Amino acid sequence: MTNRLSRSTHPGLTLHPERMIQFGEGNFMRAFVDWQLQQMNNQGLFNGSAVLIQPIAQGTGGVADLMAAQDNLYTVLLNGIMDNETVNSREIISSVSRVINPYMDYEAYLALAENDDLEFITSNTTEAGIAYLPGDRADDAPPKSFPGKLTALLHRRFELGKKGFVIIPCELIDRNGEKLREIVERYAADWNLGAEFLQWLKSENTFCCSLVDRIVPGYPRDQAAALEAELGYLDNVMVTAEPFLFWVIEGPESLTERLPLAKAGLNVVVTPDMTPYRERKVHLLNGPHTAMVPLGLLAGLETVEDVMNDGTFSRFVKQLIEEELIPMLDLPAGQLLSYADAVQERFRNPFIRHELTSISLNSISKFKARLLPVLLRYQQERGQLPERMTLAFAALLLSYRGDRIPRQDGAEVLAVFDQAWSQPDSFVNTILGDSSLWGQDLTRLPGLADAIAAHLQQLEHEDSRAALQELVG
Ligand SMILES: NC(=O)c1ccc[n+]([C@@H]2O[C@H](COP(=O)([O-])OP(=O)(O)OC[C@H]3O[C@@H](n4cnc5c(N)ncnc54)[C@H](O)[C@@H]3O)[C@@H](O)[C@H]2O)c1
Ligand SMILES: O=P(O)(O)OC[C@@H](O)[C@@H](O)[C@H](O)[C@H](O)CO
Repeated sequence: MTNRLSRSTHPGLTLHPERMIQFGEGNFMRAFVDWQLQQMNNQGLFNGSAVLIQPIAQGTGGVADLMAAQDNLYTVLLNGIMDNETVNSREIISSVSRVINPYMDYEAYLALAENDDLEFITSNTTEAGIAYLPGDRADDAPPKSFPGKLTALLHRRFELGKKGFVIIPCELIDRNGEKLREIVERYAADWNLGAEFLQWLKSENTFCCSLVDRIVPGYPRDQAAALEAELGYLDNVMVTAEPFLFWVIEGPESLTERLPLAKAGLNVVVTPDMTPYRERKVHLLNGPHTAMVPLGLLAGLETVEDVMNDGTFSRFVKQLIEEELIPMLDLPAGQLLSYADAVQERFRNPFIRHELTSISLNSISKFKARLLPVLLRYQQERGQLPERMTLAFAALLLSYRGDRIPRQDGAEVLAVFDQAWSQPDSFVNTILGDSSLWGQDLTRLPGLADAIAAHLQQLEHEDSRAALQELVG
């Protein structure tokens, strides 16, 4: 039996001081932000580690415990093709100091406010995480929401008279930094934390919007045994990712010095306006992902690669991108097409297994962020619905009945669906009319309820492949 990865199996690894607080201990953050800290540390440019905060009570299956059991070390495996070269690298990441579970040790969490070395805060709590929960209170230990927890920490920092933070959320929602700031300010007001704290929040803290891009399929379950033999140690939290990486941070120029990512050769842009980068990525990469998931799963496909190797499905993806998404984006079409071609190549990456079920987590908020804005714009500009996106929307609603494929979403969202599906005859109107899901009443969108009802009928009687074939030829 091989030994578990630890500082004893790998004694030479440097311990760096904690300079970043990171909300989210998931695969993505470990293969993206922490991997980048490692690259800066390798080159002597940062000398810092991240302390990770588990944002929800259940976490993702005890990552905090698994990390602690291997001294917070883990392996990142980069697999793919980059600049026409095949990359198959393995690196032990030592840029995570520890993982704090604030549900178990809230004082350790709040004590982070005392550390003057800490100057950055990052987060990825999925699109569902940057949310205002009215039930959160200042004296909850901890508040349930991520912004509530952050407000409590920032308030403790303010009370200690210390400097603020540069806060860079990575959630894939529009204007993530601004949304997070607004919610923190709302808690500050609701909890009567005082005008001086509000002033300190504004003047001492910088909330940056950011956009992340790297496909991170996560733990390589199907290759775990072979990798254990190859690596010579057991690693329960290793992560696979593609070599490609892109991070756009909307922030002050000075950030390039304080967080020298680009200096370390990483594909990171600090810019005063990230809008075009964001629209391109969220709609042309994440949008197709979210569209392919329910349709692919309903047809029995398992991975993004399966979808791209299937003639009907890959035509669907291409047509969705070229005929429904690209025409609605405000960037030069040529540039969008070449980005879209590169994305489809990345989707075909033969070296990684990107499970459709892993993309399906919180699919309702993903649909709202990634596809709905384009669907609305298409309807407004063309006076008709985009057919492929509408079919994918129907498949998503069907998949949330929970009987055909597993659903992964918040309890509140699932309860809304269970209630709506309990009355099948009124399901379409109830669900489309629920503004808590879509931010508006979608029954008002001409033709949508009828189109969804027709597709639901179709998907009940034939499989999603047949429905796609009718549409994409
Ligand atoms: N995996 C990728 O390829 C990839 C690429 C780019 C961006 N992302 C982003 O990363 C997020 C997480 O992906 P992952 O692959 O790390 O998944 P994961 O399951 O490994 O991690 C999910 C993380 O989100 C937290 N979380 C889940 N629901 C939450 C909620 N309601 N409130 C607060 N925190 C919550 C979990 O505690 C965990 O830290 C995605 O939603 C996406 O926005 C992922
Ligand atoms: O990570 P999620 O679960 O928000 O979304 C699934 C994918 O769309 C996403 O992970 C992409 O692979 C990623 O955004 C690429 O940068």
